[in-house]
Amino acid sequence: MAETALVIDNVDKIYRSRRKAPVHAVKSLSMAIAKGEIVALLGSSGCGKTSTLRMIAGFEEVSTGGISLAGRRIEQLAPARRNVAMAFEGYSLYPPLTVRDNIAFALKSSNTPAPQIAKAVEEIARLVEIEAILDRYPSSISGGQQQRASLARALVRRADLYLLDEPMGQLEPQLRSVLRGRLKNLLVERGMTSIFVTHDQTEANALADRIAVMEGGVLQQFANQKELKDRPANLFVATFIGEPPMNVFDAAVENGERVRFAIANGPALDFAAAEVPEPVRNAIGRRGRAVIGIRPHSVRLGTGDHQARIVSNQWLGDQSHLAMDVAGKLMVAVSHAPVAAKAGETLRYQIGVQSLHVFDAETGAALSHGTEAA
Ligand SMILES: Nc1ncnc2c1ncn2[C@@H]1O[C@H](COP(=O)(O)OP(=O)(O)OP(=O)(O)O)[C@@H](O)[C@H]1O
Repeated sequence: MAETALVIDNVDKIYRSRRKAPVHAVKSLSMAIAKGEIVALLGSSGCGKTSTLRMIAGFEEVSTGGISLAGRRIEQLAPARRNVAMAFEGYSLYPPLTVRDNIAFALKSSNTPAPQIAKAVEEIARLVEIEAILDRYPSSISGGQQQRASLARALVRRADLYLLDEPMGQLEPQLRSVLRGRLKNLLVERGMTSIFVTHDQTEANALADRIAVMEGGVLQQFANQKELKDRPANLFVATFIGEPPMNVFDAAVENGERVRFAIANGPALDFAAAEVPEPVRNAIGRRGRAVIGIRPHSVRLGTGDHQARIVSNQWLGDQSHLAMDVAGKLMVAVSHAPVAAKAGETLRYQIGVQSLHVFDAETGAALSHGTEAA
């Protein structure tokens, strides 16, 4: 088993101010991160990502709970004593120092020999493409360059943990994807344990070993990309991860000789019990209602018992995206072959029991997953 680097143990963050109602920004957060692991905190705006990062860094106090890094409790320590390197928005470069001296600062205070510092600074500057501005002052460079300088300043250090808040948020898409690749190589090569905040799924997938999906201050699931897609823990993760998102419908359920999922005011997906995997039948049990989920790639088009009106049909160069009207809701289907049918026409479709995800109608918790990879 890999050695654990960071343990977040039942941490809560409640912001209290005199005039406003308290904000419970992070709720009972527990997670353990292995040494060398790269983790993305992913979620929509206000879900608690930055609060989590700031508590680990020491810029915010935890309201309750503990944080350990490299075997030491750190939640009471000042930021500088945590041995954490960070690139944060608002954690700006020192204006009186050149970019070079900003990057070298932590190394100088650790008594690293000068030639070694110079080499390390040059190397990291090349990686983030700021060699040309090393002798400029922060006030004379662009926002994107400042962001890269601040990233370089964090990465050049030796630390037990690297915290990166939207590290490439201000960069153009092309530079972003190049830097992403280089950043990943660096982190992996040097075994740098890191957590970065993003709201971009592509970035999370490209960089992270595991992704922590947060919503409403609650960690919804902490898993790798494939697991999040194939086995989402609940409806939130199911519909948040994946592009286009999973289709979901409320359904009345029968679980007898036949297993039926009758979509309200719509078609019933009807299977012989023998076709339905036992774990699915057990998970459904006697409940009369459930939410069913189907990934757009799992809808079979042009065949099957059901038909629906096409609302739109777009060929994206390598796949067709169809929106179809199912029970007054849009069901999105993706096909890798062009589909000739036009908007307004009807098209047959089929949904195999292997591709159905089933969720509890009340809590949204996953009951069973399709076995077919989406
Ligand atoms: N200093 C503060 N005082 C009061 N409430 C705060 C403070 N900082 C954050 N919050 C609130 O806590 C919640 C979580 O905010 P946080 O910044 O952690 O979310 P986030 O997921 O990082 O969002 P974003 O992607 O927009 O940065 C939000 O409701 C936010 O308004």
